[in-house]
Amino acid sequence: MNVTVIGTGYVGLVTGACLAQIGHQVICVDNNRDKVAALQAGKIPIYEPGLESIVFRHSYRPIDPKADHEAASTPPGFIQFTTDLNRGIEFGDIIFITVGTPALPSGDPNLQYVEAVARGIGQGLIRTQTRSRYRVIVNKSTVPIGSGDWVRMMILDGAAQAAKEELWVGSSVLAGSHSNPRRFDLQSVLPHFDVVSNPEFLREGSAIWDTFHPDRIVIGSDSPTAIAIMRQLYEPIINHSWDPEATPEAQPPVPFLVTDLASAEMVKYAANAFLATKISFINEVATICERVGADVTEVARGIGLDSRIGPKFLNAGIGWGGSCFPKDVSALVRTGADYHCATPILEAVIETNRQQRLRIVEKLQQELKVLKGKTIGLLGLTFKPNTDDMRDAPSLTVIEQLLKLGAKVKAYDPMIQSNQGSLAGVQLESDALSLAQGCDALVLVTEWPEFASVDFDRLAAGMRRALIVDGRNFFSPQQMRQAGFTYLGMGR
Ligand SMILES: NC(=O)C1=CN([C@@H]2O[C@H](COP(=O)(O)OP(=O)(O)OC[C@H]3O[C@@H](n4cnc5c(N)ncnc54)[C@H](O)[C@@H]3O)[C@@H](O)[C@H]2O)C=CC1
Ligand SMILES: O=C(O)[C@H]1O[C@H](OP(=O)(O)OP(=O)(O)OC[C@H]2O[C@@H](n3ccc(=O)[nH]c3=O)[C@H](O)[C@@H]2O)[C@H](O)[C@@H](O)[C@@H]1O
Repeated sequence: MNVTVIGTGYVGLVTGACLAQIGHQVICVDNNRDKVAALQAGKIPIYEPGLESIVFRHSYRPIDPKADHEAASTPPGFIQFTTDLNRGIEFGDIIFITVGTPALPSGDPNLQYVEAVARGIGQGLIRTQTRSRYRVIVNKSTVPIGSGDWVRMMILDGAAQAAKEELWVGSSVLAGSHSNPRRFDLQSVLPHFDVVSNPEFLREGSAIWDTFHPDRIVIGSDSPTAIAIMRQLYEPIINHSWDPEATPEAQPPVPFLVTDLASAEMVKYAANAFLATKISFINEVATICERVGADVTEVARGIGLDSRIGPKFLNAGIGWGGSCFPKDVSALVRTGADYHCATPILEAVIETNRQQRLRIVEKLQQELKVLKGKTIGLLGLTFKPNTDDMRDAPSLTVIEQLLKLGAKVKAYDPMIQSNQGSLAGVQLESDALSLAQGCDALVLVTEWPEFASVDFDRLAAGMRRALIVDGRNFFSPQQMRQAGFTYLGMGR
């Protein structure tokens, strides 16, 4: 199928690449020229394991007549990149919106990018020569409940504006209406389309796996035609037919859940809010564990074995961050407020998380007393391992607080090579051992696998004081103590 993906970030690029991998023809549109130029040159602007090889395999390359046909032919599914929105609109029977919806200071999501794209789609539907084709406009960006209808309205607005402009310049779009330029029938010039919601549940760092092995695919729509097209699009994933090694008996079909638009949008927010709640819950339990002498990792194992609770998302630590949990939980609180619903649980989830980040600094103060003039080394900066994403990373709160208290902050993260913006004032090191040199304490912020195989004896030996705060309960306390560290975990 011909698919256009507008917004080539973490979600858009992964979606486009995976759809190409299962045999669809994909055009990815982005208004960031540098990003598109890089992608056209085969450079992936983000770090996501497995993504580069899929994009490379399916990148559209013109057929070289001199090369042998087998090697030169484009694979059945392909992916192309462009800044030309109209080209994307002309191409796609299914058009995904995957632009960002970052939080505004109020906690509401910023919908300006979705609005710009929706209006652009409306204009493009008028301006491109494809007016008789039906389209499915798929909103994959996380947007507040009710946005599906609003997106439809923005598309119609964009279309109306373009139709008027076309009319004034006397384009063929409205040929025959020139005698009465103030009146025209938008429906007669606009192709039929439906807006569906298709929330995304991928996690950064395992985005490719998550896309091919989703727990469910959710489609919010009341259009049988659009639902059937979406089912066809995802069929290879639903039935695992993209994977030659999959045995249908071993893998039941992926649940394909059809809801109304508002419910699909709510599923996305409720899922993220629930996961964040689980983490804040275990972090609160962790604090109590510390006071009573229990070990939260054992407690999490004990409760996680109850199938009604489940073992996932019960890792206590420095708290949740990233581009989505913080903004999505806040957005749900804002929606509650807009509709006069109290949200005390969600507000407590946010507050617990805020305090959790600061508990790292409190632990340092407890051991080192005054932090002014002390050197603190951060192991890891990104909001989780296997990503380069620094959006709302817990490390940023810790850095801000340490700098405020007069500490010197050093850091090493395998993905972060240069100081930018919010990392001002942080000295970046090139590995864990050089980070530890002269530090009064180390803080494990991100559980990068490579930290498990560091030489802990050498790590401790290079420090002014061998203190480690393990913000992810990643290390074995015994092993760290054997290496000479004073070890502080989170709730153990
Ligand atoms: N990052 C994640 O793991 C997940 C994100 N989401 C949601 O998906 C949406 C996208 O998130 P990300 O991919 O992280 O965002 P991102 O910030 O990585 O990418 C957004 C892209 O859209 C482009 N863009 C902005 N305005 C545009 C326009 N007018 N025309 C064309 N391109 C435009 C930007 O240049 C950027 O490349 C958000 O609503 C987010 O909440 C949902 C699930 C997972
Ligand atoms: O909407 C989104 O963007 C995505 O948000 C999360 O995915 P992501 O933010 O990539 O990462 P997670 O693995 O969920 O981790 C989020 C944060 O929670 C923290 N976390 C996670 C699990 C846990 O047990 N403890 C814990 O502190 C992580 O360190 C990280 O800071 C959800 O898991 C995805 O389903 C969703 O699509």
